[in-house]
Formats: sequence, C-alpha cells, structure tokens
Amino acid sequence: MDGDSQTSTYDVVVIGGGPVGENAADYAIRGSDRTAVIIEHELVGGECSYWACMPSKGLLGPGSALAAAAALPGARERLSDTAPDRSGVLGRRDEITGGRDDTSQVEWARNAGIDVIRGHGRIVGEREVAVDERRVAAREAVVVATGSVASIPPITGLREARPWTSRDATNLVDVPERIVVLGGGVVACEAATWLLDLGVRELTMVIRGNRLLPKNEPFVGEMVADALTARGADIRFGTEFESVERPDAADTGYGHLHGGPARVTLSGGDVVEVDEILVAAGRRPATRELGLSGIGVEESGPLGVDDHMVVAGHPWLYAVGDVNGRVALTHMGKYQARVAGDVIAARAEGRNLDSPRYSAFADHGAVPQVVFTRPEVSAVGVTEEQARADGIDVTVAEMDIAVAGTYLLDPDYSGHAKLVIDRARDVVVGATFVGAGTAELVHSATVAVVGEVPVDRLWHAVPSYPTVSEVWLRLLESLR
Ligand SMILES: Cc1cc2nc3c(=O)[nH]c(=O)nc-3n(C[C@H](O)[C@H](O)[C@H](O)COP(=O)(O)OP(=O)(O)OC[C@H]3O[C@@H](n4cnc5c(N)ncnc54)[C@H](O)[C@@H]3O)c2cc1C
Ligand SMILES: NC(=O)c1ccc[n+]([C@@H]2O[C@H](COP(=O)([O-])OP(=O)(O)OC[C@H]3O[C@@H](n4cnc5c(N)ncnc54)[C@H](O)[C@@H]3O)[C@@H](O)[C@H]2O)c1
Repeated sequence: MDGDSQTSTYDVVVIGGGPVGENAADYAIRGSDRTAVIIEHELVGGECSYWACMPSKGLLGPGSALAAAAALPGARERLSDTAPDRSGVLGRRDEITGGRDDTSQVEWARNAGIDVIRGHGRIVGEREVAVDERRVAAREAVVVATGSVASIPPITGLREARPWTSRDATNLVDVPERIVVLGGGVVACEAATWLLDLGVRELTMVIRGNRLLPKNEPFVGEMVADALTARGADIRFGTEFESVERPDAADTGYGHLHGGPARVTLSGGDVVEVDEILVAAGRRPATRELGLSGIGVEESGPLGVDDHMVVAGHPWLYAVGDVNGRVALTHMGKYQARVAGDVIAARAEGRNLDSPRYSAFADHGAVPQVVFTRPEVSAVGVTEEQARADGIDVTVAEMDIAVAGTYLLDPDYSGHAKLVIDRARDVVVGATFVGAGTAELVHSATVAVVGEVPVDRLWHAVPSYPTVSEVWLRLLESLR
C-alpha cells in the first residue's frame, strides 16, 4: 500500500471478502510484489462461511450419518434413535461458523499479504473506491465480489411478516413446530431436510411449478419429493402464496421465531397457519449501492462479464462469483476468481491471454453441483432437455443404480443415474446421479465432460470394485 493521507493505493482492490473475493485477491498477487486489499462490510469469509454452505452442510451431516447407519444391518441395531440430537446438531453448526468471528479469515488474508479494510465499498470513479470517508485507488484492477442477497417476492403482507430467509434457517436457534417453505429450489429442499431432522412437526412446501429442483433432470425432483413426503412434508405443487397475515411480527434476531403465528393464504384459497415462514425463492446479485450507475453500468441486474471476468467497456473492472449472475455456487465463483486473478497477474506482467487458463469456459455447460438432500443429487453439465433445446443430437443412458458398492451401503439402496451423450462428438455432455454416496462420484463425470473424453475411451476407465462408481460401467454397457 502507498498514498497520501486521503487515498491508499493498491495494485488490486477487491470489494467483498467472501470466498470468491479472497481467492481473487490471492491469485492476483501470489508470488509477486503486487499489493491487494479486500474491503468487507460484514464478515471476511462471506455468506458461504457463516450463513450458507458451511452451516447448512453442518446441519445436514448428522441426519445423513444416522440414515447411513440405519440402512445397514449390524449398525442399525445399535441405534436407539434415528433422529439427530438437536442441541448436538446446533452445537456442531456453531462450531463450524465459529460464533461468526472472522478473526482467522482476516489472519489468513494478512498472511497472504492482503490488507483488509472494514466498511462498505462503493466505486466512485475509474479505479477508485470509497470506503465511508476513505478513498482507495487501484493501479491494476478493481474486482467486485459482493455476492448476492435473498429475494423476497412482492406478496401482500409477506415482507411485513418478517419471514425467515436462508440466513435464519442456517442459523436457527428456535425450531418452529410448524413452518411453510416458499420455493422448491436447492435452499428449500436442503432446508426442508434439516428442519425435519430437527423435529419440525408440520412442514408445508409451496411450489408454483410442478416439480422440485426444476433445473435438474425430472427424476431428481420426483425422488427428492418422494423422500420428503415419506418423512411427512406436505408438498403443494402448482400453488403460490396469495397473502400473509402476522399481526405481531417482530425483529427478534437471526434464527429466532420472528413473532407469533402467521396465516398464509394460498392460491386456491387454502389457509396454512404456521409458526414461521421460510422464503427460499432465489437470490439477487448484490449490485445496489455499489456506485455502478456513476460509471455508466446498469445496477439493477447482475454485473455481466466476459470469460476473462472483465466488465465490458471497463478493462480495469472485474466481477466474480454470485454478483456476475453466471453461476451461484462457491466452487464456480472460486474458479472464476482464479481466472480473474491469473488475468490480472498476466496483464500486470505484460503476458498475453491466449492460454485456456485465462478463460472461465467451464461456466458454460460444465458446472457440477451436489444438493445435499437425502437422497443426494449430484449433477454436471446439461440435462437432456437443455441439450435438445441447444440443438444437440443426443442419446441417453439411464438406469437405477444397483451395483455391489450400493448393496454394501444399503441392501435396499435406491438411486438413479443418467448420462446425456452428444452423438456427433461421442462425448458425455451431462450426467446426473441421485442416491446416497453419489456426491463423490460427480467429479468423475466432471472430468469426462470437461475433458470431452470419447465414450469409447471411457470404456477403459475401469471403476474399482466394489464401489458406487461401478454405475459408470453399467451405464456404458447399456450404450454398446
Ligand atoms: C443456504 C445456502 C446454502 C448454500 N450451499 C452451497 C453449497 O453447499 N455449495 C455451493 O457451492 N454453494 C452453496 N451456496 C451458494 C454460495 O453460498 C454462494 O455461491 C457463495 O457464497 C458466493 O460467494 P461470493 O464470494 O460470490 O459471495 P458471498 O459469499 O455472498 O460474499 C460476498 C461478500 O461481500 C460483502 N459485501 C457485499 N457488498 C459489499 C460492499 N459494497 N462493500 C463491502 N463488502 C461487501 C458481503 O458482506 C460478503 O461478505 C449456498 C447458498 C445458500 C443461500
Ligand atoms: N448445495 C448447493 O450447491 C447449494 C445449496 C443451497 C443454495 N445453493 C445455490 O444458492 C442459490 C440460491 O438458491 P435458491 O434455492 O434460493 O434459488 P433457486 O433459484 O435454486 O430456487 C428458487 C425457487 O424459488 C421459486 N420461486 C421464485 N420466486 C417465487 C415466487 N414468487 N413464488 C413461488 N416460488 C418462487 C423458483 O421457481 C425456484 O424453484 C442457487 O443458485 C443455488 O444453486 C447451492
């Protein structure tokens, strides 16, 4: 850092210290004498560490472990209860979020040579950012990594009812007896899973479409819906919130019940009375109050970028992670951050950007995701429907998963798998696995998709016996 008393100057200024901002700063200066600063107005570590990925997976882990033991003769007899211990689960979650203390993340940044400034960052000119009364200038680049915020749809009485968002569901302190969940995407399905684990008595899901997890192959939503229904969830498809009444809504803090009971009127006229409402209806990129309109950039939608992560018309401005609207997943945001960091370093050192290393091409059609429901959903690439819509001539291999590896996990194992293959190129363009133990399987499919490995060649990638991966062999056999 250098500069006069009003302005600090760094080579790279990153606004937003979530996992993506941290990686962008690190990759942009790693192994050089360049300087970087992260500006963060809440907690270094971001949504992912304290409010999203980490606490949610912490809440889901104990239920999964018990379900795995309950499925296995010899282990199941030792279980006195298949419901997780509520205080143990919440304690484990608190340990994972470290009491929302970001000291260790700030230390990590400082050890990596990155300064941290606390405060709200706002772009006030080319390569210039204001943090409250301070000014911070960038010699090379400003990177926006401000993430996203939960959307609350404009429904009569909903905002006034102070519903829970994912921040409350992941940081829950009170476990509602009765809850209604709006939305059928990833947050809704994972949260429904842990809320049932924690003993919610009545859980209603209100889905405006006709399936859960609609971005996936249709069998995904069916299997997850069947599992949630079997555990007592009441899933209402083709239904929306009409209006909400909650006379004594109150700001009681994250994870506490936000007031007394609420009455939710659904389309069709049914009324659901609940102790809490969880809104899981998607997220919007955090582009407001960033000063974008001052530099001529639209601030209402995502901050769009090219594959180098650069904002059009502003070669000094980069956007990575949820804020650019490409893929709202931590691992993909961190991938974009590695690309952006490498691009910033290459430009600073006068290198050209010809190598694939400088292009985030996996964002287009090679995105892996695991949804940690029970059953787990693990997918990469495009669905059959998307591939056909893109004009690709596809063939599919599809079957229930039943190999020695799954029988060893559970004699009554239930799972399903599908490969989507581009006929002309003879390569896998999409893969979906649903079932216990499939999360660790998806990377093999990601390698096949990104590597464009011909199916004939995949035949020689022999899965080990007796693992769940042997489903690959069965799928490839079905194509011969
Ligand atoms: C409940 C839930 C569970 C999830 N689980 C998973 C999962 O299992 N796996 C997965 O891959 N993804 C998951 N996601 C998605 C994941 O959380 C996001 O994709 C990820 O957090 C994006 O990282 P980011 O750094 O872009 O943004 P964030 O993590 O949101 O970080 C942005 C940071 O910028 C700061 N900030 C914003 N504006 C400013 C400003 N003007 N000035 C200073 N600081 C600012 C914020 O305070 C925040 O710290 C989950 C999301 C939710 C809601
Ligand atoms: N395991 C994981 O990888 C993981 C876990 C949680 C979240 N995430 C990511 O976080 C992001 C946010 O997740 P999300 O579940 O909030 O978003 P989402 O886009 O996955 O799902 C939102 C759902 O809400 C519905 N919806 C939107 N507006 C509505 C309305 N007015 N009425 C009724 N329904 C409405 C949509 O139809 C959709 O099904 C996603 O990109 C997701 O992939 C990832």
